[in-house]
Amino acid sequence: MSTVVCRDLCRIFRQGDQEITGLDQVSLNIDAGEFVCLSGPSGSGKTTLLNAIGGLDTPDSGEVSVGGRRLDAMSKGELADMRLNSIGFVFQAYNLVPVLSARENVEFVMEVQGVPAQERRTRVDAVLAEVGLAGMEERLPAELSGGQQQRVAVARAIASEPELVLADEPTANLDSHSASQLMELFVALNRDQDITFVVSTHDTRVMAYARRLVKLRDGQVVSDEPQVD
Ligand SMILES: Nc1ncnc2c1ncn2[C@@H]1O[C@H](COP(=O)(O)OP(=O)(O)OP(=O)(O)O)[C@@H](O)[C@H]1O
Repeated sequence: MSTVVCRDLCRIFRQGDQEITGLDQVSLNIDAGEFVCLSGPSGSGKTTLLNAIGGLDTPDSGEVSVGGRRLDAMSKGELADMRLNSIGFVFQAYNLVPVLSARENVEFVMEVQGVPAQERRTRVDAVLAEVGLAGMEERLPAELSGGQQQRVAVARAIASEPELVLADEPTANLDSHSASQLMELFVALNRDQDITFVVSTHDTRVMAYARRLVKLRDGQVVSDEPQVD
């Protein structure tokens, strides 16, 4: 079954009397367990598409379903609930709370999700260990490297055991070694936990990790190809 179904998505941004195409008739099905890379030049619509799939933005027309549920049929509360529990977001800027430790940054999200305190503590430690940050739980974001901060962001994204992770240029601020490590972590999570990944990038080294490459240009899908090893 397709985890993500996008049908005929259109999104126009209006700035004064100018109309800017964000998405132009985008249709895309992504099956559970896929690892998809969205590529394309700056302004081609990658972020707009990820935002539409994650319910962070509403297209002008077309439909998006995640896990068999149409986003436009959901109430605000249902949408917020889905974003909190079923989708993990990883952004280019790690978006960590600077005054909270790595542990607290992850635990904070679990608290919002209503996970009981005892379970939170056990799961936070497990998930931080899983992303390779055992022993760094008490550090503040400023005391971690960019790659390590992004790993905290990944830990936060997977703490709720989402079925889908949407990552928008997650390696943009990382050196190439940290970028490869992050992609290897994504591949392992995709393989071992069956989390579906949709990752946008400009970086050809990142694209090499995808099993399917979707190219966008001017808000349209211009190619959609499986990647062979
Ligand atoms: N809030 C907005 N207001 C006006 N125009 C916007 C807005 N968001 C996106 N756009 C425009 O929509 C188009 C697609 O933008 P989008 O951010 O999706 O591209 P992208 O492929 O993610 O680019 P990049 O690789 O630079 O992040 C661009 O022309 C952009 O300028």
